[in-house]
Amino acid sequence: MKIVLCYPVEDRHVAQIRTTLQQAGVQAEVVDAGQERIAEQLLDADIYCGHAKVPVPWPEVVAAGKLKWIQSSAAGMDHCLVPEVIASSIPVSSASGILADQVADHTMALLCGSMRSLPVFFRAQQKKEFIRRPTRDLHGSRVGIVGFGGNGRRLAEVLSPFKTRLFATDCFPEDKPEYVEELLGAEELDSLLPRVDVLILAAPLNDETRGMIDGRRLNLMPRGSFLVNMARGPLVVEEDLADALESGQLAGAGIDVTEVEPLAPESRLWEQPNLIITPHVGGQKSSRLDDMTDFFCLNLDRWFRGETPRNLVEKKLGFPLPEHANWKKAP
Ligand SMILES: NC(=O)c1ccc[n+]([C@@H]2O[C@H](COP(=O)([O-])OP(=O)(O)OC[C@H]3O[C@@H](n4cnc5c(N)ncnc54)[C@H](O)[C@@H]3O)[C@@H](O)[C@H]2O)c1
Ligand SMILES: O=C(O)[C@H](O)CO
Repeated sequence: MKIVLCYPVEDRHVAQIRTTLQQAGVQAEVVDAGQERIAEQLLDADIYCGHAKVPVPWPEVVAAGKLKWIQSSAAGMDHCLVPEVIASSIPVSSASGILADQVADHTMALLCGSMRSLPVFFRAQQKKEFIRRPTRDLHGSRVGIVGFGGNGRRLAEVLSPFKTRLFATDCFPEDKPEYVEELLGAEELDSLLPRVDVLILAAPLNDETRGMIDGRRLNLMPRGSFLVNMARGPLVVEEDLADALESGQLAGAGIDVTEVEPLAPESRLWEQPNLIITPHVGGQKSSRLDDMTDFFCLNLDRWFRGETPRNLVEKKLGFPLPEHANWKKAP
């Protein structure tokens, strides 16, 4: 049995994984693979736990026929759900929920920052200008969250004391918390858009969501609305976002993710006065490695007891079904 790790683990994380294996009565080699050795290490691995940014040659790994389980250390699964992995019988589980507190913090920063016109004030500050500009209130506004999984749910919880009116869409609109006014089906997005002042994207990237926020949909929102994208850049058509900001259809926006990362120097988005761009850091947290290792150990334990890993991903959809989702603390 060989377990390959490719997220930035420290010795104590490897030791914790070895202890979990020992307790489960499993003899296994645990390899902390550097990115450059990943292909070579994975060809004869049984279990892989690794990060989104690691370039794994999935077709070769699947063809080698040895891998039995992929645990992603990212919530977004677009990095490993290539056709070969989807077609294979290898189960895949996500890290959804591990970073939900930090994603909620960062979303609040982008949301409050753009609604309170912070980019405009920062630019003025750099020029030592003391200017006043209109700002908008999060309190009392109507917020729509697209994607009500680990991140969307945590964000709704964080937003609830702000006395916003909260709405959400999801493919499985069930388990609505009482502080959410309506939880709608994913297909009801168009009917939600005219009813919200703020739209927050927290859905995975897949064939359904790629380009879902385009000019047509931005124009369904009330004039002067706000958009925050914490999910994946390609959910939004960036030229349409720039148009909406320039025309005033959107009064502001905050994006932690862009279609291509890093954002190209020639992108019109850099020039937008009330847009905050952060470099995909929403999920950064100091204890990420500890929490990820705890989660992997929990799942290893389940795996060796013959139980389904938490956050088991429905590969064709690219996210876990509610019955497997960690936010639901599935049995
Ligand atoms: N910016 C960051 O650093 C950061 C950090 C973590 C996650 N993410 C991104 O956020 C996404 C969501 O994370 P999560 O942990 O909540 O994932 P999750 O898998 O727990 O939840 C995703 C939810 O989106 C729903 N969904 C799927 N398609 C939808 C659609 N068309 N409309 C509405 N809802 C839809 C699913 O039903 C699911 O409940 C990830 O896929 C990832 O891409 C970004
Ligand atoms: O999906 C995630 O977990 C974040 O975007 C970090 O990769």
